[in-house]
Amino acid sequence: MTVDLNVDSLTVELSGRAIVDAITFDVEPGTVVGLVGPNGSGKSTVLRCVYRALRPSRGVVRVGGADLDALSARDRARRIGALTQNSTGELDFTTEEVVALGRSPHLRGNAPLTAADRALCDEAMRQVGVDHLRGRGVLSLSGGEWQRVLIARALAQQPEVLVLDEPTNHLDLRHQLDLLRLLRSSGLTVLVVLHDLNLAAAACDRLCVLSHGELVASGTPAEVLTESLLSTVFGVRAAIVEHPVDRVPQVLHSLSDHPEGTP
Ligand SMILES: Nc1ncnc2c1ncn2[C@@H]1O[C@H](COP(=O)(O)OP(=O)(O)OP(=O)(O)O)[C@@H](O)[C@H]1O
Repeated sequence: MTVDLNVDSLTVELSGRAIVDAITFDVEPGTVVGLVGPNGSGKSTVLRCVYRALRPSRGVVRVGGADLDALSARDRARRIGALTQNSTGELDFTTEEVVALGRSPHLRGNAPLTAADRALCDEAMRQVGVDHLRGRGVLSLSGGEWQRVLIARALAQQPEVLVLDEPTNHLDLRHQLDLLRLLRSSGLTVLVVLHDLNLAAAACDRLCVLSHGELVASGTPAEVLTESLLSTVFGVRAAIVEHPVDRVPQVLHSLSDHPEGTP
């Protein structure tokens, strides 16, 4: 089932300071929304409220119209899949065992995986290209391989909403593109934090831009990614060009000093 995600007036106060301030946005069913913004702007904090590692000080998050606070922890785990930053594998499970953990919210008690559960895990491992690692202990995986195992676990969970915090970290270029293509074609409702604005523009239907805990722009990549926004929000001067094939905006950076008045 495809559902929407609604973030409504979300505020998180820590130590008397609003690090996320009255943020409201929607992710339409089956679309990909990118959360972008400078370091410390509040992106991970918003995601943590969506996968409920954190309860907001004020505001509501709804999945398919249901307030997260009204759902049981098990229901939330069934409906929302999360790929967080810095998830480390502490136990030497195999790849296959880690991916199988994605089915836990759907199992009763200690019931074993069914053939259908195993088929979903196999499909998830195949989709992210880690099926050849199924018997490997995860402590021996490279950073990119481990990241893909975590993505397979989130897909095996079959959530309605998938939230991902910088999922392209550790991935080489081909795997970054493969992952973003997979998110786009998954049919899931996706909220993803990305630092690479060019990948964000290519992969996301809409972008939400955070700055100092506030939502300062939202819309299609073409509406949002302007030279003026890059200057005011990110403090960089860069030119925006249209991708010749995909027609999405792309940011051209330069390391040289620009004369006043040029982007
Ligand atoms: N527990 C906490 N106590 C105090 N401040 C915190 C706490 N957690 C986060 N912050 C602050 O809140 C702000 C937002 O943090 P957050 O991790 O959401 O930013 P971000 O946009 O994801 O950053 P980055 O791009 O660097 O990952 C930062 O200034 C951070 O230092």
